[in-house]
Amino acid sequence: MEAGGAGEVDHLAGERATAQFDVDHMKVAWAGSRHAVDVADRMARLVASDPVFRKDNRTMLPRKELFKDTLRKAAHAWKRIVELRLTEEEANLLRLYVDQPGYVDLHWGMFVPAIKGQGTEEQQKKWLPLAYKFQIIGCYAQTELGHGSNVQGLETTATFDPKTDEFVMHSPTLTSSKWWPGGLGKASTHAVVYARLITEGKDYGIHGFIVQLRSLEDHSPLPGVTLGDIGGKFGSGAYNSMDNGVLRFDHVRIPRDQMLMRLSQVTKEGKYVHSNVPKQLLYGTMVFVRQTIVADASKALSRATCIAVRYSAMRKQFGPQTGGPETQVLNYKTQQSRLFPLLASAYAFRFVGEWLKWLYTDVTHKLEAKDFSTLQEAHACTAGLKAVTTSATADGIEECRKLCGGHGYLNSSGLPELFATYVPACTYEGDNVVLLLQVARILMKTVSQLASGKQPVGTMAYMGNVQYLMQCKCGVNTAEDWLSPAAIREVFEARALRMAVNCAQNINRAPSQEEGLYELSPDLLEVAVAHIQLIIVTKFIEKVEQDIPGEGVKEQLRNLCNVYALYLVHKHLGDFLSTGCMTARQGALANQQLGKLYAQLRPNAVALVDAFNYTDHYLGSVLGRYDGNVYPALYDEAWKDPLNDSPVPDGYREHLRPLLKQQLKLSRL
Ligand SMILES: CCCCC/C=C/C(=O)SCCNC(=O)CCNC(=O)[C@H](O)C(C)(C)COP(=O)(O)OP(=O)(O)OC[C@H]1O[C@@H](n2cnc3c(N)ncnc32)[C@H](O)[C@@H]1OP(=O)(O)O
Ligand SMILES: Cc1cc2nc3c(=O)[nH]c(=O)nc-3n(C[C@H](O)[C@H](O)[C@H](O)COP(=O)(O)OP(=O)(O)OC[C@H]3O[C@@H](n4cnc5c(N)ncnc54)[C@H](O)[C@@H]3O)c2cc1C
Repeated sequence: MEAGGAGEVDHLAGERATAQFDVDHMKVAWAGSRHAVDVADRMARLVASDPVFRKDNRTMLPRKELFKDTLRKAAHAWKRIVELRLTEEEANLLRLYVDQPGYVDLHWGMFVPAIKGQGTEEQQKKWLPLAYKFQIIGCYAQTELGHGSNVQGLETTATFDPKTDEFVMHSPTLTSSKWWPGGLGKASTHAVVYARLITEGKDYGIHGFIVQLRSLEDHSPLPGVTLGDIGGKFGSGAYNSMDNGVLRFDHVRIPRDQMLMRLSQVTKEGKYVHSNVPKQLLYGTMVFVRQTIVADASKALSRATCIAVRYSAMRKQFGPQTGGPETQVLNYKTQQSRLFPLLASAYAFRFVGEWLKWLYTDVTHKLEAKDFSTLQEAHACTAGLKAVTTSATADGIEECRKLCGGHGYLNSSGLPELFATYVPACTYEGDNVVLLLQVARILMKTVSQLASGKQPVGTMAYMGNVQYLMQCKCGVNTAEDWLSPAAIREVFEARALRMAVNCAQNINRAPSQEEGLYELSPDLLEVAVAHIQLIIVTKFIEKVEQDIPGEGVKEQLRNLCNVYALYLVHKHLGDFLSTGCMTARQGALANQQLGKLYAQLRPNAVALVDAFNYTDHYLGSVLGRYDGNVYPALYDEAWKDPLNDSPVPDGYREHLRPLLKQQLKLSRL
């Protein structure tokens, strides 16, 4: 728990005293409202004080025990949710702070949303109450052994049999085996299965079906269903608590009304009827989850930076040549230039995630009113932001590990497990490269429509300003000029647009559009990244322009926003220079300003991570302890390793003793 209890010493008190802003108000800015801070605080403490939710031994558990521990925690969490009559908001937070990937994530995160989004009202009435009360457990079974990214390439079939009014679910090949779905391996009783719908001899492509997989009596697989876990995954603990599974069907029959029929239907005569809606609505659950993944990126990166900032503030190495106390590693400029952009990114991702949630809700309302005009914008923003934020977060967590030196490599630092748990986010819910190429294709289409005078809208509206942005010159003359939001915004817009136009021109020179898109795909990725970074920077600027209460809070957020933007300028200087958006001198001035911003951020660093309001339990790191009392904790933690159960290790008699005796004999010869 946080410091402040009787007898505790706050080793970071000096750091906290230098903060130039009101931390309590920053907590509100981070969480979104006072209410959000209070609920999160209550739920985090509830979890931290409950021994069942202990997780410090997790990386030492064998897989079977880890999985059982996950089942136990999930059941206990549900018991507490029911006993305490928690609201949906409270229950979600409680699960977040339990912090152990498990089948419940897919049950609530994908199974329920898939039924809500693709089921008819009648189907929702039938299935949702069962799911809400955990009378059934569901997962999302889309990916197969042979195809994940290419959803249209899935092979599982659902063939309609009008004689019995049933679909026959079948896995015709090895590669059609469902492979990866979380919760499928051991826990789920049901799944939303994506399969090719075949009726009247015609293949109508991929559709969703609710399929029961296991008996509700004894949990055994139903006849014709083969089920199992796909095996151990990267890292200790980490995502190994999840039963990612394999599933095969051997002509399994399900009633016709278990096809999710909101978007299209099959009549009992076997006639296929498609409602007058875009077929991409089938991908709605993925769009929903991608949006939540952006919010999760800020959580993961803020955890890692919290650990690295606190540890860097207490850790000392070397000192002045003249003697005197050693230097806190956080005072090294190199440490700051590696760490502070990550801290700024955590804040940037938090605010863009908040905006994306708003966009998603807005699009959902429009879809309900049969307005599909913003579907493309929702797809581009969720796909692109998911890709950029998860890649930056995974890289950022690994950088935080290195920033903690040798101790960062210990499991007790929390960073190896955080990385191993987080890194698949770059792959699941859409491989990041595949998703960025989707964004780039939309950008190319938008560029090609500019000539016809079609005005782009939403986050692509800036592209309509093509005449100006293609020739504008950056007006920065001094390092301070880089503190202007207008200057920052303009160079990011010009960079994104010029890269997109250049790429579109190169594609047009190719023998065909398809060949051009193929040949230039590495450039297309960079075009998409530039566009998405513009969105993140813009949303951060807009956030800072809002009314933000609390002494010094707005100033700190403005600093962080500038750090984020100028760090990107520095990192991608090649883009800005090659597109003529700025001169080399202006690039150097941006870097000069960045150095000044780091110096301003330094006295506030610890308080800025305190504002995340994470308990020591949630952080799960001896290095990131609130009180900064790291060394005794590291020392104590080492003795908990099973290898230290006895002073003489298992295996000594068989493998060490004979060796040592033999060497002794040889030396006597
Ligand atoms: C709780 C968290 C735990 C998470 C656990 C993990 C779960 C999972 O991983 S579930 C499985 C997730 N799988 C994926 O994400 C697969 C990724 N692949 C796809 O999303 C798609 O197959 C694709 C988008 C890469 C390609 O789809 P395809 O049907 O081949 O479409 P085209 O590229 O030909 O595009 C046609 C058209 O449709 C537009 N579009 C594509 N996706 C969407 C969408 N989601 N929403 C709206 N519109 C979409 C695309 O822009 C094209 O538009 P036009 O050019 O105007 O035709
Ligand atoms: C931890 C985890 C949990 C998961 N949970 C679920 C789940 O609950 N339900 C579910 O259905 N699925 C789940 N998945 C599957 C996941 O959605 C897929 O793995 C993901 O969509 C990527 O697809 P793939 O594995 O087919 O990769 P591939 O597409 O085979 O990717 C391999 C390589 O090919 C590249 N590539 C592919 N296509 C292109 C292209 N068009 N252009 C350029 N490069 C390309 C990729 O960038 C990548 O480098 C999970 C996966 C993981 C790792």
